Amino acid sequence: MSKEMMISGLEKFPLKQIVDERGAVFHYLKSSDSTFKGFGEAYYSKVNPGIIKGWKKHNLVHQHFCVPVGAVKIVIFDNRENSPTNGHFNEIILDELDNYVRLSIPPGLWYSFKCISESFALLANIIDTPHDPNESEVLPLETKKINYLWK
Ligand SMILES: Cc1cn([C@H]2C[C@H](O)[C@@H](COP(=O)(O)OP(=O)(O)O[C@H]3O[C@@H](C)C(=O)[C@@H](O)[C@H]3O)O2)c(=O)[nH]c1=O
Repeated sequence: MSKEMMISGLEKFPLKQIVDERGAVFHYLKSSDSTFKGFGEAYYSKVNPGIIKGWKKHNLVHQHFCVPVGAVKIVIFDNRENSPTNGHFNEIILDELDNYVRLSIPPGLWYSFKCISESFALLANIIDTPHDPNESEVLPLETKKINYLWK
């Protein structure tokens, strides 16, 4: 498994958390952000401890992930034909503490994600068009088409 530079078009942006004695404000996405492609829908994927979701690929939608609750390991695989990082994998931790970042994901990338926190994780997603089950594809985690074995 080749695991090196960031997959082409995939971007990670550290996010601010403004903490005080009452709690905190967690930044997430601004329409002025360079990778903002418009607003379609925001939702959460709740993942229970140890559960792995995916493989999933959105063919049209641009996604912005962050994990404000818990911790998630996400594996992204690029099998886009003309991509300079075709065949590459990225493994990225998203969480509410040390890795509170926004992951900007262009269409066409396969991914799966596992809750690695003791309690459930909320993976927040803002997409640029409303959810359309017909523009995405799924593959079972044990597919032979993606050479990655979740431990
Ligand atoms: C994403 C989404 C799902 N659903 C429905 C479809 C299905 O019946 C149920 C569960 O959907 P899923 O199994 O796809 O949910 P889940 O496995 O949590 O995955 C979700 O996580 C994020 C990160 C994605 O990648 C999304 O595409 C979505 O697949 O919720 C909606 O009604 N609206 C939505 O916006």
